[in-house]
Amino acid sequence: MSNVIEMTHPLIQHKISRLRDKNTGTAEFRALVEEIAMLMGYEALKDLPLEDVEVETPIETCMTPQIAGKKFAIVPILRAGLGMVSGIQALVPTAKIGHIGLYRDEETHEPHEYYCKLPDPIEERLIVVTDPMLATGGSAVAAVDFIKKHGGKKIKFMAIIAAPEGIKRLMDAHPDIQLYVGHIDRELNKAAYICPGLGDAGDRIFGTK
Ligand SMILES: O=P(O)(O)OC[C@H]1O[C@H](OP(=O)(O)OP(=O)(O)O)[C@H](O)[C@@H]1O
Ligand SMILES: O=c1cc[nH]c(=O)[nH]1
Ligand SMILES: [Mg+2]
Repeated sequence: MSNVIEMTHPLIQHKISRLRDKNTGTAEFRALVEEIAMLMGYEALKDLPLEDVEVETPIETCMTPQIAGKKFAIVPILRAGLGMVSGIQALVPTAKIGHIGLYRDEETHEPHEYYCKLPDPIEERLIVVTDPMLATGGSAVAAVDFIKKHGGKKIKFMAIIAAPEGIKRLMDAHPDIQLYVGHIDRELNKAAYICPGLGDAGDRIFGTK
């Protein structure tokens, strides 16, 4: 699938291995998620729209490109997606941030929405949705459904670890988006956790378990 881009950079692979380790504590885990998001963001944002502006150098005036205003937004899926925002924001400090609150039902594994707020206007923006984990794909599909319903068109999804089942569900539902994944893992277990995975990303980022 050409719209699924798996990261191969050794820095990303190394940092994902540190994330997987159950002995990696909250502070290191959070820092790693931020660093991986920044490295993935460098790749995912390579077609960020530019506009020429006039700048006076110490030598002369010239036209030179800068990131176009009102053209980019980061939309984390709460909670775990929040951990990736600062890494991308470090690359584009002017980015507007939307939020989509979803949690997965422990029994059915289906997503439940509890909060949504997107930057306005949304139509012209490149939107990067962040969530470290793409498991069944239910949360990702619901988030992209929501963004499209509100007018979003140019959507990229960034996941640090993805299961094949989740990739299929997301790309079947939204073949027009681009999916950036840090690593594609083997499978889901009966509880719909990614194997080998890294456990519950939200709990590990926020220290809630
Ligand atoms: O692909 P899916 O099967 O939908 O699973 C992935 C979702 O599960 C996790 O969120 P969770 O429900 O644990 O919420 P949290 O981020 O608040 O911990 C994860 O961060 C994704 O949003
Ligand atoms: O393995 C998984 C699956 C869903 N959500 C997580 O945080 N981890
Ligand atoms: Mg969680």
